[in-house]
Amino acid sequence: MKSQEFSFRSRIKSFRFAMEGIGSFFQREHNAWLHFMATIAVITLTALVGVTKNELLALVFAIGFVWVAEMFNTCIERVMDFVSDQRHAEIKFIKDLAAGAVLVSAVTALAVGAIVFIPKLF
Ligand SMILES: Nc1ncnc2c1ncn2[C@@H]1O[C@H](COP(=O)(O)OP(=O)(O)OP(=O)(O)O)[C@@H](O)[C@H]1O
Repeated sequence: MKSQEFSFRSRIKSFRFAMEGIGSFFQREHNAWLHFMATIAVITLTALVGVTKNELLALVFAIGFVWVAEMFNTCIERVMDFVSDQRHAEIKFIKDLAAGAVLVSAVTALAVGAIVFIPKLF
């Protein structure tokens, strides 16, 4: 692979493509809006009950973790649908594994939320 010289213009272009990717995620995936509403709910709760800096760090990472897992899951689903429209056991395995990763991230975020908020609410 040819190495390219660093250029701010191409970095800005890459950033714009990444933002377009996030925009498409919202346009095409209902799950994006569910995560958005969940994120707003957590931010609201955080503002209402108050959290320490470390708790905030844990919450920010938990939220980001779920977003990243969901976005990669969408990529994998789309690639698989693009590669073949036939049913195939290996495609099922790959899609289900990616969906499993989202579930792991969601359970992790739920655990972080419970650890932070339950003692403050009850
Ligand atoms: N081409 C395929 N070959 C084999 N199994 C598939 C294929 N496409 C999807 N599946 C499997 O069928 C089940 C449902 O698939 P589907 O894509 O509808 O999942 P979903 O979770 O409902 O997706 P979405 O989030 O897009 O609604 C899953 O277990 C998935 O792995």
